Amino acid sequence: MMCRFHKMHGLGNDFVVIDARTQSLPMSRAMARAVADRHRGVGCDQLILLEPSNVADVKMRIFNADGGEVEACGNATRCVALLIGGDIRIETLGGTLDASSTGEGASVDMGTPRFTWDAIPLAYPMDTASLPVGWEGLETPFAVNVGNPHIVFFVPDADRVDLQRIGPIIENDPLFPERVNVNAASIADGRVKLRVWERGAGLTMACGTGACATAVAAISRNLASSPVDVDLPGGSLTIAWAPGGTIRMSGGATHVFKGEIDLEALL
Ligand SMILES: N[C@@H](CCC[C@H](N)C(=O)O)C(=O)O
Repeated sequence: MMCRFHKMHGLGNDFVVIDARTQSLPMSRAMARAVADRHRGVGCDQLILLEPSNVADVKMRIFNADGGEVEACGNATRCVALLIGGDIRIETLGGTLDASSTGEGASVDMGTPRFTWDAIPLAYPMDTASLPVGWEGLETPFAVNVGNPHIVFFVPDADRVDLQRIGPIIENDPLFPERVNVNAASIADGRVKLRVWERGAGLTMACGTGACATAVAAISRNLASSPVDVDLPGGSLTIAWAPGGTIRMSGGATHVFKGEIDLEALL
């Protein structure tokens, strides 16, 4: 079956976006993994499937490169806002989000962060503002759900954390029944430097929900004030949040090219 797609990215976090609003497209885990494969497929961190929605302008389904369907993706939300244009409501598994495209990107209300242990979710009750756990010198992370689960470690220099090695160990720790996205952050001059090991995708050039989670954690611990700029390997996002409120994320989004793939031939 031939299928048109858009290749897009948000700060280098890249997506294959398939618009299935007018023609339904059953998506399996194996198919999503095959499209995302950088050698045998198109290649991306996440496959994004757009479908009709009963509650919003569009439904956005998100599949990690490992094929698993997940609840939220900040960078893809900005890309979809750019693709559709104007002010739109986007239904996701993690909530319905309001987004507006701007000249070179988009601004999105990512909703209210959740802090209770069972909302992260964790395997058992703990103080999520400072989890009494550690992995090889990475200690007392902040846990928050911003549509998807994150933990945030504040370290002297985020560049010195070997996320490629420790990221998958933490992601798959039994403490996190849904697995977890792992953020390593450092603060300098009021800005956040962030690197992210993404659940189901590995190290990416940027993670929008990671930036939201880290900004919430930094503001909650009085390490930064809102709005805060978050510098990721692929570029910067601005995150605004006040306790009790919703998170606003603003930043770039890019349409790279349009293409066509034979989905059946990939399997
Ligand atoms: N790249 C994303 C997050 C994608 C989903 C994440 N890997 C998960 O499994 O929750 C972003 O920009 O937020």
